[in-house]
Amino acid sequence: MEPEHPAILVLGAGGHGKAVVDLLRAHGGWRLAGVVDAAPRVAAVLGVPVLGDESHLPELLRAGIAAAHPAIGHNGLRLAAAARLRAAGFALPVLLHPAALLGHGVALAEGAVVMARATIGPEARIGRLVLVNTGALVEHDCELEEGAHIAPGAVLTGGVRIGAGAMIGAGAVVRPGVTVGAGAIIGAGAAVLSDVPAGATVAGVPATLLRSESPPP
Ligand SMILES: CC(=O)SCCNC(=O)CCNC(=O)[C@H](O)C(C)(C)COP(=O)(O)OP(=O)(O)OC[C@H]1O[C@@H](n2cnc3c(N)ncnc32)[C@H](O)[C@@H]1OP(=O)(O)O
Repeated sequence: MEPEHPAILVLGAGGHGKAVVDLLRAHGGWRLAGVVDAAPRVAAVLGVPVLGDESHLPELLRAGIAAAHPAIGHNGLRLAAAARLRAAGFALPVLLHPAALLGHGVALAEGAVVMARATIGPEARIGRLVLVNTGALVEHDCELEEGAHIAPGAVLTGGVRIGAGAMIGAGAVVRPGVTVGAGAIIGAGAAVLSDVPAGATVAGVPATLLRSESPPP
């Protein structure tokens, strides 16, 4: 008889929730127990039932669902959702799409998620609750701090450092060795040639400052 796969719950029924359900379907090593949402508006996500709001978390844990994932694209909201799941008693496993590629010695911390076609080079360090989105390229020796998001198709070249909660927009390219500060936002398609201060928003080719303080989460 085949061993039963561990059950997992997805928190978030929005666009990123759909992408995470899709990852788990492709993965096949988890039993998708359902989706919960702070304010449910749909009955199912890709055929997986939405079980209700977060008031159901304790009973779902008691029913034997020990793992969960905060599937929320916004970095601050994802970290807050992860804290609620941890407080409720859920484990936050690393989620890897089967079509993601990982080099030797990649370190992935609790709750990190790597979507389809993303590639992570050798000895890169991926922090807690980091989202490496579809087709992103994170080269060797990069360091990504807690809760950062590397959007689809972005390229972090060798040894780039991304601070906590920073967002690297779709298709942006970051030059080797550059540091992007905590909470910074990099516009879609930007070419980042030099360090970006914490909290700044930059965009363009080459990237220039749009504003020094990102809006609060
Ligand atoms: C699966 C998924 O969907 S993951 C989601 C991934 N998300 C992304 O990649 C989005 C990244 N975000 C962006 O690129 C945004 O446009 C930001 C954060 C750079 C700026 O957003 P806002 O603060 O709302 O700026 P806003 O749209 O008002 O534009 C301000 C100015 O910057 C310009 N601008 C905005 N974005 C960019 C960009 N990516 N590159 C170049 N210029 C830009 C605008 O044209 C505008 O110029 P103007 O003042 O001369 O008219």
